[in-house]
Amino acid sequence: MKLLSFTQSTRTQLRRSYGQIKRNYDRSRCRGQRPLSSGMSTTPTSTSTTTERPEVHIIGLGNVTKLIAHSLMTSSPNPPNVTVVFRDMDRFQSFAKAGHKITLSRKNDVDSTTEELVAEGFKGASPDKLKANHIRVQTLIVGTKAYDALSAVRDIVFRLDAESEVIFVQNGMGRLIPFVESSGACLTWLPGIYEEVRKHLFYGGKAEHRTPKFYQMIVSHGLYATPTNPFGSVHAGRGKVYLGPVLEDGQPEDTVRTKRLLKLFLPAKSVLNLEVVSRDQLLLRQLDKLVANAIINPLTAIFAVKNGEILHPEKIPEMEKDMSMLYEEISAILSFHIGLNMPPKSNDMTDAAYTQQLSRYSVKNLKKIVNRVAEMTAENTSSMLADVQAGRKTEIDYINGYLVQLGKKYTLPTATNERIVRRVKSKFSPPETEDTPIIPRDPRYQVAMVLKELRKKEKEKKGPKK
Ligand SMILES: CC(C)(CO)[C@@H](O)C(=O)[O-]
Repeated sequence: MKLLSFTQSTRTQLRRSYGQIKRNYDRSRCRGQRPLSSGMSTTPTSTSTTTERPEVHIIGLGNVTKLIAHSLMTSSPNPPNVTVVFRDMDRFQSFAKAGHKITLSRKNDVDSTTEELVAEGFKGASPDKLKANHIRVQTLIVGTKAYDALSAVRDIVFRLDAESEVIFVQNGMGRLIPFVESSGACLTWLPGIYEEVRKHLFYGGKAEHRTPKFYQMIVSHGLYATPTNPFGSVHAGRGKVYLGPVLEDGQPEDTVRTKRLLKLFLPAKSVLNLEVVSRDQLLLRQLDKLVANAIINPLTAIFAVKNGEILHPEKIPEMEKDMSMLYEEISAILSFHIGLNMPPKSNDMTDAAYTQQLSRYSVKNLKKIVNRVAEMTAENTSSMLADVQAGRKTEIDYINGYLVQLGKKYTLPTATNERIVRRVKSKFSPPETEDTPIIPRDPRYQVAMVLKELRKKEKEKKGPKK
């Protein structure tokens, strides 16, 4: 009813703003439509007006997504349009100051800087900018911390549809939320981050038919942030990227979509060392990554050491003790898990290969997995240690916390992982609070922002109260 207090011109303006937002929103949701460039993005015109290039949006610009964006933009003469969506306006502005560019440094090589990327910022953006922020998203790469992934996708969900692809690149498996328990054993195979997103944003209700296709990337390249440039990363160790579909049991893979993604990443395939894998292979790779993260991250964070120290645990007896207890417990949990969930032995599989598959998470094999990653990233500060040092929330719930819940599900001992979770949390994490969404969620929210802006202008026009 407050609307009634607006002048006629404001009401007209408001109607126009809403009409424009709604029209753009509807149009941009048409299949295959290129985002509309209304001249309101912060993009240099050179990158925003190209018509034929595929569009990639990145939310959460960390070291991994910097590597991905850089590889996509520098590996082809006709690269995709890469847009970075910022939820933090300070970062959005400092990206503009940095020229909308990402720099990658490699040992024995000159630093390589991308052309300008497109940038979108939400919080505090002017109504004009907001109009540019609701264009359809074709391929979304979610590079936020695990605990932020749900709110990040939520904030952009109205720009996604059934023809979009969402690629998660987080560490960790997610939390085994009650939804998993009630939907059957098979779902424990799925990454929890995906489950959270699916459950909260698409499962049931009106959004079901708009569910995009989900993919996961497991990235093992050694990367760390350039100390002097927030939009630079050091590519310290060449690892691998596995890309695969996240599918529920019985859900067929959409091979056309996978091929489309492969085509998008093809020019960057060799620099990323990218391999496209099946759903089952992806799940195994995810567990391998989980193992590396469950040993390296908390121990480096607790004992404040670089990743390479994991190779010499004898130097810190307390760490050595924790490490060997973690290995035992994780091996028991994952061996049980894999025994229950592995597909039955196929006809073309030898007994030896099948036994090898079942013993994938023996303590001996776990050590191999962890040491390989520690060697490759020896000079790195793990992401958990970096979080702790910066006073940020860690991803411990999604890594060792996940293992605790998995162990509990199978009534296996989880005391060591529980202790490690407590230790990381109590020693370093700031008190945990609910994540507050900061981004407009749908056009109505944008209208609310426009409304606020117009009210402000109206007030200014009227001048101070006498
Ligand atoms: C593999 C890893 C531990 C390397 O530093 C990385 O995933 C991290 O830091 O979280």
